[in-house]
Amino acid sequence: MAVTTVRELAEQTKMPVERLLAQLGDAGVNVADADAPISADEKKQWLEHLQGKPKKGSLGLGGSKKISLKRKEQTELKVAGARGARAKTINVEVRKKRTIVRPEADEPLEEVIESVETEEDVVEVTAAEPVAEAAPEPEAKADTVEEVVAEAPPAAEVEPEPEVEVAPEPELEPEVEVAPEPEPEPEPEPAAEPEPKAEPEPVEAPVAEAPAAEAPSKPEPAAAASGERDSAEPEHLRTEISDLRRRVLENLRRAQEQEGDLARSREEREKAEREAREKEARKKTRRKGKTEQLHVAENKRGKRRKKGATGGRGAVKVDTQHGFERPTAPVIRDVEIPDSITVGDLAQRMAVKASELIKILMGMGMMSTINESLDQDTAQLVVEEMGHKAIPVGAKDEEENLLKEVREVDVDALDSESRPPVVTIMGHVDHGKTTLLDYIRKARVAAGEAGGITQHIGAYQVQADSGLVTFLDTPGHAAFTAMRARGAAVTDIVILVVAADDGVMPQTEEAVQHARAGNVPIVVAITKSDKENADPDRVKNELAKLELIPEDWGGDTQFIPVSGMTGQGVDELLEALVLQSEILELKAPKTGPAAGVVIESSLERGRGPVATVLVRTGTLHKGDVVLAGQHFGRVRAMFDEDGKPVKEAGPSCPVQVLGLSGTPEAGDDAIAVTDERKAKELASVREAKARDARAKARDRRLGDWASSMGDDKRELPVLLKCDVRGSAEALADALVKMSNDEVEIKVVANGVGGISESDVDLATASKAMIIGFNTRADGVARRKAQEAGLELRYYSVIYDVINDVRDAASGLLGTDTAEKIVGVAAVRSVFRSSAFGAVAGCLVEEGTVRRGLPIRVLRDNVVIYEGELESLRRHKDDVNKVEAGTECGIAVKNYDDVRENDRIEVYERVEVQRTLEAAD
Ligand SMILES: Nc1nc2c(ncn2[C@@H]2O[C@H](COP(=O)(O)OP(=O)(O)OP(=O)(O)O)[C@@H](O)[C@H]2O)c(=O)[nH]1
Repeated sequence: MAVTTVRELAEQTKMPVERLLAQLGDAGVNVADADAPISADEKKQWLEHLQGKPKKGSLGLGGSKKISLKRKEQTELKVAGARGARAKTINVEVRKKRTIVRPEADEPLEEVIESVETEEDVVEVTAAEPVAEAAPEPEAKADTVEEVVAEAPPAAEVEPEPEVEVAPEPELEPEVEVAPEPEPEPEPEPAAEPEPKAEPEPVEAPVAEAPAAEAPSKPEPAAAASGERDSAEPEHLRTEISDLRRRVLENLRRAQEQEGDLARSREEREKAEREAREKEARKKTRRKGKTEQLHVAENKRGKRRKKGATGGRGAVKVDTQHGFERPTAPVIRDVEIPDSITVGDLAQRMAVKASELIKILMGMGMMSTINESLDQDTAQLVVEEMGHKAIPVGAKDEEENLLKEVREVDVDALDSESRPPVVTIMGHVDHGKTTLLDYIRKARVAAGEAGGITQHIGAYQVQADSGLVTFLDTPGHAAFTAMRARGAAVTDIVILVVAADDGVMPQTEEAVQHARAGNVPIVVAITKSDKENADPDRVKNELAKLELIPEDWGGDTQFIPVSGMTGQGVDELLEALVLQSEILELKAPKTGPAAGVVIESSLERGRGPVATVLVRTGTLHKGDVVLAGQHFGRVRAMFDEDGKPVKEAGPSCPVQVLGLSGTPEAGDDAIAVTDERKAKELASVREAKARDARAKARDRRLGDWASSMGDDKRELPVLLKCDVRGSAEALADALVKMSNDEVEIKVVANGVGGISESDVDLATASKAMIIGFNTRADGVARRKAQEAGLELRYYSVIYDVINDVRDAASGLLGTDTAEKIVGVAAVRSVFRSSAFGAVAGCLVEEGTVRRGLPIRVLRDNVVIYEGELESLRRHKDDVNKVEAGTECGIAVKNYDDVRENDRIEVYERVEVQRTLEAAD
C-alpha cells in the first residue's frame, strides 16, 4: 500500500496543507510536516475527528448538536394580470432546509440518520417583472409576493419570513468549509474503506458517510439528504414541493385578488376622499356666505356683531345645518289672482323673487317692472308657467273673503241700540250754513262743555234736550255727494238751509236733488229769520214746488225758522232732528268690533297720519287694529272734537285716530280687524282694486253705459243740465214719460247752468248719465267725469236727446225673438222616394230655400205642419240652398203628406232689440 503524505492528502482533498495539518493536529494525529507520511489509521482518526467523535467513535463536528442542510431551487411562473393588467412572470424560489440533530454520545448513528427531518420549507416568490402598471400606488406595489403575502392575513400559511431572512444566501458555507473532500474517489484508501459512494454535493458526504460506515442498509435517508435534483428526490419530497407550489399559487391568487380589492378599495377611498374634500369646500363656502350674512345682520344689530365676531362664549356658531330641509319636490301653491295684481304682489304670493318673475315675463315677451299691474289672464299664465295653480278671484271676492277672516264677529247678530243721528247741512251760498253750525257749536259750549272749541275735526256731537246729535262739519252737498259716491251713506238727515230773505236758489234745488238721490230725509232750516225782511212763507211756497211740503201744510217736512245770529229756533231744530231720527229708528250695535267711515284725514307734523273716523257700529278702542281704505294700523291714540284723549268711541261718535299707515280718503270705510297682517293684505288688495278701477274707468265708453250702470234695477238715471229752465223741464218731462213697466228713466237732477264738479259727484253717486243741453262742463267737472268713467254728452236738439236716451233705455229692455221668412217654395208635383218617402218637386217662388232651417207646410194659406227639411236636392245633387226661380226637390222630415199646390215656407228666428216708444 503506497504511503500517502500530508501534502498529497491535502491535494486530494483540495484543501490547504496548513489547514489539513491543523485538522490533523486537532484530531490527535501527529505529523511532523507536510511531507510526513500519514497512515490509514491516522486518516481514519482524522475523519472521525471531522465527524465529531474523534476519540469516542461518535459524530463530532466541533461540538455542534445540529447540522442544517439547505437547498434552494428557482422556477418561473406566468400569471395573468389582475383586471386586465398584463401577465406577470413570477420567480418562485423554494428553499429547503434539513436539520440533522446530533445524538447523544451513546445514541446509535442509525437513529441519528433516522432523525433527519424536514424542519422548514421556505418558499420565496419573486416577481420577475415589476407590477407597477397593475399597481398604481407605490406603497401598494408588491415587488415580491412575500410582501403581498405579508399584507394579506391568509398568507401566514406560507410560513415564516424570518427563516427567509436569516437563511444565508450562499449555500451551506459552514458545512462546505468543514466538509471533507467531496470527491473522495481519487482517494484509494477511502475507497477501500466503507467510504460513502461518490456524491456530487459535499454536504451529504459526512451524512452519507456515516450510514455507509455504520448503517449501509438504509440508503434512502442518505439519498434524501443527498441534495440530488428532483429526479433523485424521494416521492414524498416531490409531493411536498408540489404541495408548496400549490400553496404558492394559491397565495398568488389571493394576492392578486387582494391587489384587485386593494385597487377597488383604493378607488373607493379616493372617491370618498374626493367627496370629503368637496364637502369640506362646500362647507367652507357656506360658512363664508353665512358669515357674510352674519356680518350684514350684525352690522344692523351692533351688539350681536361683536359677540359673533369674537367667537368666544356665546359666539355665533356658524351652523351650517339649516333649520329646514330642502324640499325634495317643487312646492305647488294655490295662488289667488284678483282682476289685477302687481308683479310684486304676484311674486309675493308665489313666494318667489320679483326679479325672477320679471324674468319669466320677459321670456313671455313682456317688459315689466315690480309695480306694473298685470291683468288676471296674464297673471294666470305666469302662475301656471311657474308651476303653481292659479285661482282667479274677483277682487270683490278676495276682499270679502279677507274681510270675513278679519271680522270674526257677525255684527248683524248683535243687539242694536238707538244711536244719535248724523246730520249734514246743505244749502245755497251765503244762506247762513256756517253761521248756524257755529252757533250750534258755541251754544253747546255755552251750555257748559269745558275746553271750548279746540280744533276742527270735521264732525262733532251736540247734546240736545232729548238726545245727542252728530253734525258733519262739512256743509254743502258736494261733500255729501262725494261721500255717497264712495259708497259711504253716512248722513241720516239733511238740514236744508234756506235764507228767509232770499228763498229757494239754484243750489237749494241741487241740495234737494242730492238729498233725494241719497234717499235722505230733509229738515228745512229757514235761516236769517231774525231779519226784518224774512219771509218764511215764501220759502215754504217755493219748497213746496220741489215737493217739500211743510207739516203745517199737511206735508211731512219739518220747517224750523232759525237764526244763526240770535240762536232763535236752534233748540227746536235740534229737537226736530232727534224726532226725525226716532222716526227713522236709527239703531246700531254698541258692542263688537267697530266699523265706521273716514270723515277727513291729514298728515300732521309730529302726529303722523290723523284720520277722523265716524263710528257707525260697534265700539272702537285704543289699541285696536284698524283698516281704513287702503291703509291700516293700530290705534295709538284717540281724541274727541275737544282734543281730549278718549279710550273708546261708540256708534255715531266722531273720533280722531292716530296710528294709521297713511291718510285714507274721506268716505273710506274704517273697520277694526283682528289680524294686523291680514289688514295689511286687505289694504294691498284694495290698493290694487283702486288701481284697476282707475284703469277700467279710462277705458269705459258711454256705449257700455246702459249695461254697466242701469242693468241691476232696469233704471236709467239721468242728470240734466240745461241753458234755460223751460228746456230743462220739457226735456225732463219727455224723458220721464218714456218709462214703461220694465224701464224707468229717472232724472236725478235737472238744473240750469254749466255742469259743475258737484253735478259730476251727483251723477257718479247716482250712476247717472250726464246730459248737457246747450251747456258745457267746467275743467274740474270734465276731469272728474273722466276719472269716474263718465262721458259727458252735449246736445242742442231736444229730439237727439230723446233718441239717445231711448236707445240707452232700450238696451236695458233686451231683445225679442222674431221670425223672418227667408224663402217660399210652391209644390208642383209629389213623387215617392225609397229613401225619403214623399218628395215634393217645388219651384222656389220667393227668397232662398236653405237647408237646416225650420219650415212650415201651408195648404190654402193655413199652416198644416211645422218641422224641418230632411233633404234639399237640385236634380240628383244635394244642395245647401236654392234661389228663387229654381226648381228643387224637398223632403220634409217626418212628414209624408205633402200635396200639390202646398207651399213650403222656410224661416229663421232672429233676435230683435226691443225699443222704447217715444212720448207723444
Ligand atoms: N242776520 C243774520 N245774518 C246771518 C245769519 N246767518 C248768516 N248770516 C250772515 O250771512 C252771511 C253768510 O253767512 P254764512 O254762514 O257764511 O253763509 P254760508 O252758507 O256758510 O256761506 P258759504 O259758506 O259761502 O256757502 C254772513 O255775513 C252771515 O253773517 C242769520 O241767521 N241772521
